[in-house]
Amino acid sequence: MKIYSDFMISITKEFSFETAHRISNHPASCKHIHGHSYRLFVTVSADEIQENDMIIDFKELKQIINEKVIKTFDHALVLKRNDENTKLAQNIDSNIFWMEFEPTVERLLDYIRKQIQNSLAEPVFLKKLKLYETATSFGEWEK
Ligand SMILES: Nc1nc2c(c(=O)[nH]1)N=C([C@H](O)[C@H](O)COP(=O)(O)OP(=O)(O)OP(=O)(O)O)CN2
Ligand SMILES: [Zn+2]
Repeated sequence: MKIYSDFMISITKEFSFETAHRISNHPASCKHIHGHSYRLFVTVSADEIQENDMIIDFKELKQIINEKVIKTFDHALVLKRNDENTKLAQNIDSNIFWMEFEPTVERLLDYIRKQIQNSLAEPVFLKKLKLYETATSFGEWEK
């Protein structure tokens, strides 16, 4: 049921995944393969509340994020597809997720944004993502 034209409600759910990566050619230690306990905050919004008095069930949101994001990244090694990493990967027995870009928090956010945006149906839309790479380093995307 639509209430007001300027009405907007947002809800946020937190997720986590354990992922290894390396930033090729990074001038410091980030060029070495290392891992992060990523924390992802997903905020969705809508201008309507549904018959069930929710904009989207947290359980449905969880299903989407698990399927579209967590399954891909959890316990994976994320690498940019380049010659150096292709050679490196020959000697690694791991679940490797290849990207066209370095797996920085900025690029991961952009990938995650696309994955989620394609999975939400109107009137619900992705409003904000906040991705912590470490306890003190995070990136944000917002519509
Ligand atoms: N703009 C970005 N800069 C860096 C990224 C990134 O994704 N975007 N990533 C890294 C590394 O992955 C690194 O693991 C995280 O960097 P940093 O916050 O420097 O991690 P530290 O644990 O070394 O930081 P402390 O301040 O000592 O806790 C690098 N840069
Ligand atoms: Zn890192």
